[in-house]
Parts: sequence; C-alpha cells; structure tokens
Amino acid sequence: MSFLPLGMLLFLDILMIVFVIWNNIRFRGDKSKKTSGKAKSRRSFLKRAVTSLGAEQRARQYESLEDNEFAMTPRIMRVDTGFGGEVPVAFDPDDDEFGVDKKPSSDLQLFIRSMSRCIGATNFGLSFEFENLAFHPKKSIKPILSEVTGKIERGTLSGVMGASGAGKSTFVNVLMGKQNHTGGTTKVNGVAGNISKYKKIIGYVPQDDIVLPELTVRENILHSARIRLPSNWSDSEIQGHVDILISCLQLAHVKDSFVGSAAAPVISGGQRKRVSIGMELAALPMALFLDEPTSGLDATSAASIMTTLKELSRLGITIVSIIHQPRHEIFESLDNLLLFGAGRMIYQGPENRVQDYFEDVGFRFPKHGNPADVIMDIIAGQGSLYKPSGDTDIVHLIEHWKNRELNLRNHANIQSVSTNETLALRKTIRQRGAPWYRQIYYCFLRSILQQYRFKASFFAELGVGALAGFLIGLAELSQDGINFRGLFLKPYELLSSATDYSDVPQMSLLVGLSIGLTASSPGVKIFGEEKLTYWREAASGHNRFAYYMGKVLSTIPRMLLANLHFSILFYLLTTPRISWAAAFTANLLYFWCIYGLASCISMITRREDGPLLAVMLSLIVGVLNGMSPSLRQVRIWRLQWLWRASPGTWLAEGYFDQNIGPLDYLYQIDIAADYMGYIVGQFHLDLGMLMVIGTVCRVLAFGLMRVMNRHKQK
Ligand SMILES: Nc1ncnc2c1ncn2[C@@H]1O[C@H](COP(=O)(O)OP(=O)(O)OP(=O)(O)O)[C@@H](O)[C@H]1O
Repeated sequence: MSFLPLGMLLFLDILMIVFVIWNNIRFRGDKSKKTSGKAKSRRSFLKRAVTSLGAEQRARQYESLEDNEFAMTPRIMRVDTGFGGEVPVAFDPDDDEFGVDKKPSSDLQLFIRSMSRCIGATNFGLSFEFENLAFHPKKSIKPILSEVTGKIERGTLSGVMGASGAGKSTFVNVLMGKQNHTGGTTKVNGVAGNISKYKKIIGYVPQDDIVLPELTVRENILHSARIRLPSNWSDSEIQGHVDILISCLQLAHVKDSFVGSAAAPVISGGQRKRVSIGMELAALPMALFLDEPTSGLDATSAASIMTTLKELSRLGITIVSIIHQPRHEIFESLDNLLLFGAGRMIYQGPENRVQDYFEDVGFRFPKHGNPADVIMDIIAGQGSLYKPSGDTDIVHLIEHWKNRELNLRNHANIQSVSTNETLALRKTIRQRGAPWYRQIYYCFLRSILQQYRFKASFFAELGVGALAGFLIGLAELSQDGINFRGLFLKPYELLSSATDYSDVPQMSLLVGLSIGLTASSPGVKIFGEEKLTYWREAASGHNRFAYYMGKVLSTIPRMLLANLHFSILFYLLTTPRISWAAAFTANLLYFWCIYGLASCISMITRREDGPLLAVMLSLIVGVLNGMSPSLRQVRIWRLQWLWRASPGTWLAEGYFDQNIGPLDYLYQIDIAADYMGYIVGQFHLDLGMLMVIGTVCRVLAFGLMRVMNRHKQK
C-alpha cells in the first residue's frame, strides 16, 4: 500500500485549515484595526476576492462634489446630477422635526447622482392610480378588496393602515402587481396597463427581514445591487454606489459585520431592517413598498427608519408603507394616508386632513392623545369610544367615504407623463439587471462564500467522507484485493472451485451507501436552507436560472473534495482492481447523483424533514443496485426499469466491469455477468448514465423550484 496519496491528502487538508485560520486572523486583525481607528481597513483574502473595495472610487466621487452645487429655494433644491442636468429635490428648510437635513448630506448627494444616472430622468418616482380595484379569489366567498379608488403621487410617503385582516397586504400586492386584481383599473404614471412590467423598478421590503445571516451587511446589499443595477455599470461603480447607500442608511459602522438572524443576532433589529431596505434601494427603485417596516422595533429605531423613508421620498421616490400603530411623530411624517376596513377604503388623502375628516363625521379626538391611535380604533370598529351617539361601524364609515367630496376629488386623474418620459422609463426598465450569465457568476461567488462561512459543516462533510472511505476499506481489508472467483476459461474449467460473483457488487453497495450518507444532508441544505431568500429574489426580478446554476456550480468543488477524501482512503485499503481514475470518476458521478436527488427533496419538503428524507432516498437508491436481488432476477420480475432508474445499479455495473474485466484472461466473465444480470464492456455508458441521472434530477429540481409556491415568486 502506498502512503503517498494519503500524505498528499493530509497535506491538502492542512493547507485548507491553515488558509482558514490565516484568513480568520486577518479578518479579526482588520476589525480591530478599524475599531482602533488606525490605517485604512484591509480585508480578508476571500472577502477581497468576492467584494473588492469601491472606496477609492467613492472618495473620488466625494472630491467631485462642490459646495456650490446646491441652490437652495424655500422648498425645492436643484441638485446637480453630475451628468449635465439638475433634479428638483423637495426639502423643506423648516422641516427638521425628524432631523431631515436642510441640505442633503454628501452621501445623499451622491445617491441622487446614482439615481439620476440610473433612471436617466429628472423624476425619480412613479405615481399610481387605481379605480374600483377589486380582488375576489375564486375560493373566497366574499371579495377581499372592492371598490378601492384613489391615487398615490410620486415622491410621497404614504401609510396604509387598517385593522388586522382589513386587506392592507392584499391592496399593496395588487398595486405592486404581485397579485392580479379581478376588477378595476390601475395606472402607473397615468398610463393604464399591467403593473408587473414595472417590477424591475419597484422595490418591496417584506415584513420579515429576509437577509442572509452568514453574509455581512455590505455583502447582502452588494449582491442585490450587482444583480439588479443596469448592466452597463462597472463593478467598481456598483461598489461605490453600495458604499454610498450604506452611509445613507447609517450602516457604515457595521458594514463588515455579519447580519445574523433574529435568533442569533449580530446587528440590531433596526439595522437588520435597514439592510433589508438597503437590498431594495441598492437597485435604485422608483417606488418602494414596505410591509410594516417598524414592527418589532423600539420607538427610536422605528422613528429612525421612518426618517430615512421620508428622506427617500423627498428625493422623489414614491414610498408606500403598511404601518401599524405609528407613534405621533411617525404618523405626522406621512404625506398621504390610505385607511382600510373590511377590504374597502375608509379614507384616502393627506395626513393633515384626516383628523378634520373624522371630526366632520362626528368623532372627537382627545386633546393630548395620539391621533393615529384614535384613527386605528375607529377603523377597527371601536369608534364608539370617540363618538357618543350615531353610527360608528365600519360599514357606515365606508359608505360615508364613498360619498365624500374629498373622495370624489381623488378620482381626478394624475396627469399622464410626456411621451419622452414614458420612452425614458421604458429604456430604464430595459437596461435594468445584469445579464443572466453574469448573474450566474455572482450567485456562484455568493454561494461559495456562504459555504466558506459554514466551514464547520464543510469540514464535517470531508471528515465523514474520509471516515466512510476508511471504514469500507477496513471491511474489505481482509479480502486482500481478491473479490472475485469465477469459472476458469476452457480448457481449465474443471479446476474451478466455488464461485463468488457478489463481492464486487457488495463493495459498490457499500460505496453507494457511504456516499449517500455523506452527501445527502449537505445536498439538501444547499437549497433547503434559503427558500425565503430565493422567493424574495425571484419576486424582485433576479434570474431564477442564474440563482439555481450558481448554486449547482458551487457544489462542484465541495463534491470534488469530499470525493477525494472518500476515494483515497477507500482505494488505499480496499486495493480494488478498478483503476484509481475510474474509481474516482465513478464515485464523483455518484456524488453528483446524490446531490441531485437531495436538491429535488429540498424543493418539495419542509426544511426540517429534508435531510432525513434525503438520507432515506439515498439508502433506497443505494440498495437498488442489482446485487440482491440480482439484476437477472429483477429482469424476470419485469422491474428492471426501476433498478435502471437508480444510480446504484449503474455504479455497481461500472464497478463490476472494471474489477472483473481485467480477469478475462483467466475466468469466464460472461457467465458471471449473465448470472448477476450486469452488462460488461459498457463502462462509459455506466458513467454517462450516472451523469444523466444526476442532471435529470437537477432539471427536475429546477422545475420544482419554479412551480412550487409560485405566488411567492411573483
Ligand atoms: N388569496 C387569498 N385567498 C383567500 N383569502 C385571502 C387571500 N388573500 C388574503 N385573503 C384573506 O383576506 C383577508 C385580508 O388579508 P390581508 O393579508 O390583506 O390583511 P391585512 O390587512 O394585511 O392583515 P394583517 O395586518 O393581519 O396582515 C384575510 O382574511 C385573508 O385571510
């Protein structure tokens, strides 16, 4: 037995461990340097490979800003876009209740430049109109939304409020085009049509912070920017833009911190929410919808998030947010309110007129109370607390609103934008998003980085692979490489003793089971762990094929290394007749099949059930290998198709061919093959079929990924 391969394997492992430790030390070193305020931060090797800094470019951009770029007028400032034009930005010099700067910060100025460059127009926002909007799913007895009419002007901050089940989320989903409405009309910028075509320029921040906890703040935002920004932006421009955005969102001090999860937090809940918002803003949307961005946050964090949203709306981006029980200050920062009850509209209009409106209806607001709380009570059907006599139920409020003059005024159309602007908008939408092949590359890089961050599970897989190879080797050690006894060739057949045809299929069974146990659980985790992320990304226009391919490609290095560990130990101890290259290739293709099967399982099962089911399935396909019952017996049962559909059979046949073939000068191997039911002499077909089965599994998994939970991908 040669120990050279074992030595090389050990050397490779030591190299990997040293690399990981060295990289960790560098990363920690960077962090401590940064906190002590010393020299410019350096980054770990892998981080640099994946996200090179755009700081220099950003510094250049700062230098290009001049103080006299801003000409203040009482309400509108004209901000130089840096591209030969100016954009009007609404800033109220008197409005500093939320700390909205009287003059945009340098970061904000640069952000405006990015917006202007990306959108290529002077109006950053989208306006929405909706008339008699209805949503009545077939399964539901009554409509979820009906007769909803109103408008949302560009560059405003709108709050959608209502009791639980009032239809807020449904309204937002319909308005964004995530959900098809069943009645009424919608217009974007005065143009009627399908809203989903604006998907690339509309951002949506879900209520749950769907971010990747193992990535840093910057890595999460950068990935979104790389995928969704216009294809003609260079990577350094994208990185510069992301750094500006991170500063705008006040995340600069935590940009290299891992995001963590709610269960194991690293950054605060408010910061995680900002990351989630940043992932949308990175794509420079013209309208941003948010589902309860302040829920679960303390009052200060909630106010801070709303300040940021207000600032963004002042840049011209249209912001629509579902909001629950806002604080007084947050409520007052809203420009526009949409109040819902029982799927109908109760009020839609300026925030500063809502109290007057309800007072006209007869409600009395306590002097020192929060009007938002009172309004929430009224629209939740608790209005009797504020109206001693008269109707206070929701039906009455809905009817009242329907007939009001303020409501009727909402019917007035928003002026359609000019043809030039419509054309510019179409061009903007067309240019959005990296081409699919570049998206594959970004998804691949991200997935590799994720695997690196989960190095414990990666090394565990290598360890399990090596252990499995070692144990099989031990089991086969006593055979001393002799694993076949057949009938001697004529004329020596009379010298033949007892035959032994099943040793090789048994060896391949052990190989199949070991690889199945090693690879099935990690194979499930690759996809099963982040379905929410996939749904969010698919809904925001990421290329689904690119996401999938990125993931698939990122498993290849993992499979290669795990297989190397398994095959070297197995081969050294077992000393089979099959060549090293052939054994390595066959085992690798079996890994390919198990990962493919595991990805199918991950698409159809719950996250918790996936690993167990994948292990079960890998045992089944391992056992269906034609050893016992033999393939010949199976053929008699007319079930050969089932065995042939299992990668275990092709692996066993390949092993049989390669281990027994070299003995054809001595034994009648045709008789042995016939007895077992295997076909010898088609090793390349056996390998090819393993490749095909693994590929078919992946195609199937991709199909399942697209089909399962389709509504969540819209
Ligand atoms: N596709 C659908 N099919 C059937 N019923 C639906 C569908 N979508 C929503 N509903 C129902 O419509 C009602 C309104 O749901 P929606 O999620 O819009 O309310 P909401 O105001 O956002 O509530 P919450 O504040 O609790 O999230 C709920 O009773 C919900 O179960």
